[in-house]
Amino acid sequence: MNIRVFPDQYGAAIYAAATIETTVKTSTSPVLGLATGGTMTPVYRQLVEFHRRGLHFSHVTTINLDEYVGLSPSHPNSYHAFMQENLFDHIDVNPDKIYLPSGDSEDLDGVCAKYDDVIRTNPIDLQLLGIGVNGHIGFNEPANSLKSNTHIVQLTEDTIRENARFFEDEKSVPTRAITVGLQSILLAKHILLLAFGEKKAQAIRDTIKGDISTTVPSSFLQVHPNVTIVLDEAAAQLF
Ligand SMILES: O=P(O)(O)OC[C@H]1O[C@](O)(CO)[C@@H](O)[C@@H]1O
Repeated sequence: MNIRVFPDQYGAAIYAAATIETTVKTSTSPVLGLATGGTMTPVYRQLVEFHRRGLHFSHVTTINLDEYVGLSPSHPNSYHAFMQENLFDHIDVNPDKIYLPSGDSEDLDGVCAKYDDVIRTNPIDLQLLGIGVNGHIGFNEPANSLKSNTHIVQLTEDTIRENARFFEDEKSVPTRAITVGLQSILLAKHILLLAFGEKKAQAIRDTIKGDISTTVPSSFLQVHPNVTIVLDEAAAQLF
């Protein structure tokens, strides 16, 4: 693992955005695996700035990691809305090349199967990842066993509590999500995991130094040959 520690999240976000820029510039049809959550907002802000200075995205395919079950794309707390608001509305991405799982479908199993087809036919060059305080990546939550493909997951109390800050209250947070599986993440050619703040320090320590275990899904990143972990000093304090 290549570990980069920055004094604050802004320096880290610029580094992450520059890594994405390189992928976007050096391939004729790059595929980016994208993530949501508070960690990603400074990164996307920086990408929007790069676009303002001339970086183009019309040739880029994007595949997001996850979505809440039960939220329509227009729901303000959906990850569809997050991506529109923070990135897609501000860059020249081609709408036909954007993929996010539909959390409000009547046929969630069908959505999962189709999403795996999308990932199979568009191998991911660079996968962006945040991390939960419990070591989840995408919405692959700690459990006795993990799934390799896209699936529906019951969110843990930790995750619901953490993500309540984006909703009116804890009761409004959906209890289920649709997420790509561990295999889809680990098949990416390059993985860029970002974590900021003291709250993530233990999960980062477990990711880098702990045993590989389904109780810390991010620990599986240890088997990937090309992972970059980008941290601020607070998230890096325990390893
Ligand atoms: O960046 P945040 O808001 O701390 O979230 C971390 C992770 O948790 C999720 O928001 C899901 O709970 C992921 O999408 C993200 O990678």
